[in-house]
Amino acid sequence: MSEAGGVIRRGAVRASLRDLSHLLRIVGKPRWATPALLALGFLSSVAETLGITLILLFLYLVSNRETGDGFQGRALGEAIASLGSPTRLAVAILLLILARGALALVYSLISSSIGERISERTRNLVHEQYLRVAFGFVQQREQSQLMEVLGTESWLVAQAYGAVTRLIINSCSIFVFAVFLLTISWKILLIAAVGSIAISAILRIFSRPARDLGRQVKKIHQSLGEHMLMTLQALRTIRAYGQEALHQRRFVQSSAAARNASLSLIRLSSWIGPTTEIGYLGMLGSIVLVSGWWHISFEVTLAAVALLYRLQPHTQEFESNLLLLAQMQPQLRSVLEMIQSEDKEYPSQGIVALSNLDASIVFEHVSFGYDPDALVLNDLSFEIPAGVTTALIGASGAGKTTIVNLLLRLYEPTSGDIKIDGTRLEDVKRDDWLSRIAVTGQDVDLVEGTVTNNIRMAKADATEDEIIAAARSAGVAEFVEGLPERYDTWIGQEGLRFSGGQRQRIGLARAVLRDPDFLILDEAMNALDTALEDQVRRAIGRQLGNRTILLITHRIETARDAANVIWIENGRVRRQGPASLVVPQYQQHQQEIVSATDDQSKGR
Ligand SMILES: Nc1ncnc2c1ncn2[C@@H]1O[C@H](COP(=O)(O)OP(=O)(O)OP(=O)(O)O)[C@@H](O)[C@H]1O
Repeated sequence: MSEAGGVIRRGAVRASLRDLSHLLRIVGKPRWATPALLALGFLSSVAETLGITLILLFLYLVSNRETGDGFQGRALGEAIASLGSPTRLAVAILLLILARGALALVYSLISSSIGERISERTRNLVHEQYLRVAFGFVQQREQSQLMEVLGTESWLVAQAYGAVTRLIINSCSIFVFAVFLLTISWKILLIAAVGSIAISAILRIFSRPARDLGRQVKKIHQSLGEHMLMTLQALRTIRAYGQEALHQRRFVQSSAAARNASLSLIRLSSWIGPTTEIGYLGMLGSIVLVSGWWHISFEVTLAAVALLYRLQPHTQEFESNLLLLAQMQPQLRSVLEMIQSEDKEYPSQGIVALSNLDASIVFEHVSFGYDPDALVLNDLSFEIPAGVTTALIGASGAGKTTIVNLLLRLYEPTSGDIKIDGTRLEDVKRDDWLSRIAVTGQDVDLVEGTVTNNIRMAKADATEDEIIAAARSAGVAEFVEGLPERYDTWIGQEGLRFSGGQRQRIGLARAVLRDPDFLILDEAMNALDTALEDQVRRAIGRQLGNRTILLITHRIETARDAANVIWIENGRVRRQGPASLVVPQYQQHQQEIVSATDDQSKGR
């Protein structure tokens, strides 16, 4: 059983080391960092071992004892002869203690600065990945998972690096102590080696479930994160449906699971201290016992026991770091999977500059599916002429927003091409294209911040005056300028203090501020009453009237003013042409559906 446990933990530690070294290659760290830390750690353990030896010398000297005939004994004798007096020896001991303290200080300063740098770089890279990687990759993952990797797990990389350097330093210390022990007595070294292997084997039994526990903790933390996100994002719905008690019960369960998992981890590592101490006690007892049988002198036994006593914290730390690495393996893997780029797709940045949208946006046999096996858009071909309004109509789920997603380059078509003034969209410089677009929709994504911050998302360097002008065009001024803090009023992600129509107007203000060539209004005014919609539409028309507008609407009356109408059905173009032709056909189709539904319900 202990062998199996050992294999499991060693496997986890090896996997952790592999993932960590891959991560550090991506994250980067100063070249000198590891050698410097190792040198400091090594020097510190040499200083410590020398210090202990000198203390023994000191004891010999003040008690006028013989140092013995062995190698160590002769070396001690020579050292006593060269240092001469107990005072000099005491000064040397003091200097060594100071040197060890200074080395420890420099080590901790350097390692914390490198650790912080690794943490910073890792979270920056994870954050950048979320922004750069193909949108679908992020969309497929749960928000709680993304939060956990960015908010918690990215910090663990530095912790793992710290554990590895400590592990190597512990190994150096164990080596230095072992060499000193060898010079004192190879027999005692043999007993110490057998004892250490036995202690390590016992610890492996205890730490067997380390990686599984680490995995469990990761899952539990993610589930707790899901509950936290849900509480913050769905507060209104939870309260509206009176689900507070149920939600609290689930949170409490999840929170208790997190407590238990953390406790299990702590329990696992808390075995290390007492087990090593008891093991060492047994080992020291055996050494004292055996030294009588093997005729090892009292002085040598005392020196060996003193060295082993000081070695014990290093062995304990070595085991703790091994355990920590085994536990962290699932988290390190998850950060690595997030930041490595070889296995991911990124939107092309394009090479063709675009200064204006002059002629048209053309879809040529475009097909697309969020899941490649289930097409949502199927062989779509249509044209959005520049400088006029094109309405995109169709039943719910027909694929209208998906068309917008392709235009925003959130996804790439599975087949076919989207052409901008004759150039394939993926060849057009992504920044040029996006800087010419503004989009606003039924669910306006408001962010934590003031009204000004929210509108400014469309143009980071906009002046206050520009923001106020855009807000007035979109009808935002009407409800914001009466508030005590006006444009500095704080709005949260959900924008709960504003009505749906007010939120939509903030979205429209963003679009106006952007001053785009191509404006996409995706059900952008469906929460406004008709009079207000007319007023906002006229204001936007005055400012952006000659731009290319794609209007997505279920209010078919608003499509009548469009120059061009595209009717989408089940991901295909059913009709396209002038509004006077397509709108009546669409209305008739809708009426047929309503009649058929009525007939069905009467038949029932
Ligand atoms: N992120 C997504 N992942 C998987 N499937 C999606 C995703 N977004 C939309 N779909 C699916 O694609 C289809 C088209 O959805 P889309 O949002 O484009 O329709 P829509 O015409 O805009 O509908 P509505 O008028 O209701 O907004 C639907 O079947 C929908 O379930």
